[in-house]
Amino acid sequence: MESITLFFTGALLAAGIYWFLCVLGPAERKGKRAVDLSGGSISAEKVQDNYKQYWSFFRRPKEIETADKVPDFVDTFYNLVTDIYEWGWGQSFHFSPHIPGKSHRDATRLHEEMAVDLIQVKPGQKILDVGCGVGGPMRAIASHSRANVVGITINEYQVNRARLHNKKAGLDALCEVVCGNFLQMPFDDNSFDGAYSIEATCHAPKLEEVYAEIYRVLKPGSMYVSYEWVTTEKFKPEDDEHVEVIQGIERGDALPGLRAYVDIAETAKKVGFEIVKEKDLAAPPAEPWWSRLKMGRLAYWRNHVVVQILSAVGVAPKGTVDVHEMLFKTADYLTRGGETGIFSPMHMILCRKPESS
Ligand SMILES: C=C(CC[C@@H](C)[C@H]1CC[C@H]2C3=CC[C@H]4[C@H](C)[C@@H](O)CC[C@]4(C)[C@H]3CC[C@]12C)C(C)C
Ligand SMILES: C[S@@+](CC[C@H](N)C(=O)[O-])C[C@H]1O[C@@H](n2cnc3c(N)ncnc32)[C@H](O)[C@@H]1O
Repeated sequence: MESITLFFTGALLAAGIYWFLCVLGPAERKGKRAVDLSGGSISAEKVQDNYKQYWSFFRRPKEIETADKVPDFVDTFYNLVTDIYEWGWGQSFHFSPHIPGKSHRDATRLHEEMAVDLIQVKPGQKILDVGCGVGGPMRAIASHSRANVVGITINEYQVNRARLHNKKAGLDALCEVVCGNFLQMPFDDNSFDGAYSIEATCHAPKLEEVYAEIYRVLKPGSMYVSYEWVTTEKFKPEDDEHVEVIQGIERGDALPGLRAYVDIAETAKKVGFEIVKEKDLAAPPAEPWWSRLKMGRLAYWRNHVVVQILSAVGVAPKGTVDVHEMLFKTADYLTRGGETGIFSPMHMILCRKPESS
């Protein structure tokens, strides 16, 4: 009798764990598995130290004095978060407006396809993805446009992940990934037929420097589109709550200070671009981009428990719990930024390098 009870208790426990980890579901299907969470290119025993260094550098983003150190800390940030992002969000590291009746995956893809439609490239032309992550947008854009896409990211771990995904998707003939700094790109002048950046140039300490680099590598007459992270006209620097939310977003997303929406076109013009179009894609009637963050509350809690267990048994590196906790808080600041309307992650700017340049 006792052994039967033991058997059923064991079976019930196993079913419970299975349900918790598998049926309750990964936040994003087909993402990375929890048991594969790593510190990117950082060895497991150094993850916690690197997290502490990252945190002390970005704790007061407005006070960052050594702008030249920013790319290194951004690189550290992506070593720490890339697996968690892939696990909990998917291969596209950006937001998109919610589209009623469509899945997150479809809304994400449409947001990406819009970028390449805007720059009007033809099949076979060569375009640049500035800050490509693990290449979610790159693959959607290459399939949609049949253009050749070259992506650049500062993070070597992402380069390897992106190349692996490109191969698996059968898109490695169209998609190439380069490890490098977008402030000094290893590309010739006038060598691209178009360029885009999706929620990436916000990491540049000076927007002017990255825009000038993009301008340099574009062929005259070709176009560049960017989805920028900005504070909107609703942001009031004298409001303590606004400041708290914006600082929370900056420090949890490795940003050396968010820019105001008015600075974007000004900077683009300053480096020589003509402005073709500018629009906040988050503004109504667009549906909330932050609803995906809110809907994930149960999944966050489940992920938190999973990360704690995996860290305690030594499967995930020590420090993963801290990084996950930081992201958990960041999700809340981002949601508050969206709900109050003081922040947008998709201020779109479409520019052209003049034909005469
Ligand atoms: C453009 C950038 C990244 C934007 C987003 C892709 C990410 C911003 C915050 C991230 C997340 C927050 C909460 C995490 C959650 C606690 C975890 O369980 C699963 C992953 C998260 C949902 C994670 C996913 C990616 C984000 C939404 C910045 C960096 C410029
Ligand atoms: C939030 S992710 C967005 C990635 C991708 N655009 C997407 O939407 O999936 C920001 C990307 O910018 C890259 N990045 C940040 N600073 C960089 C720099 N100085 N040089 C090159 N890439 C950089 C990061 O490595 C990361 O890949």
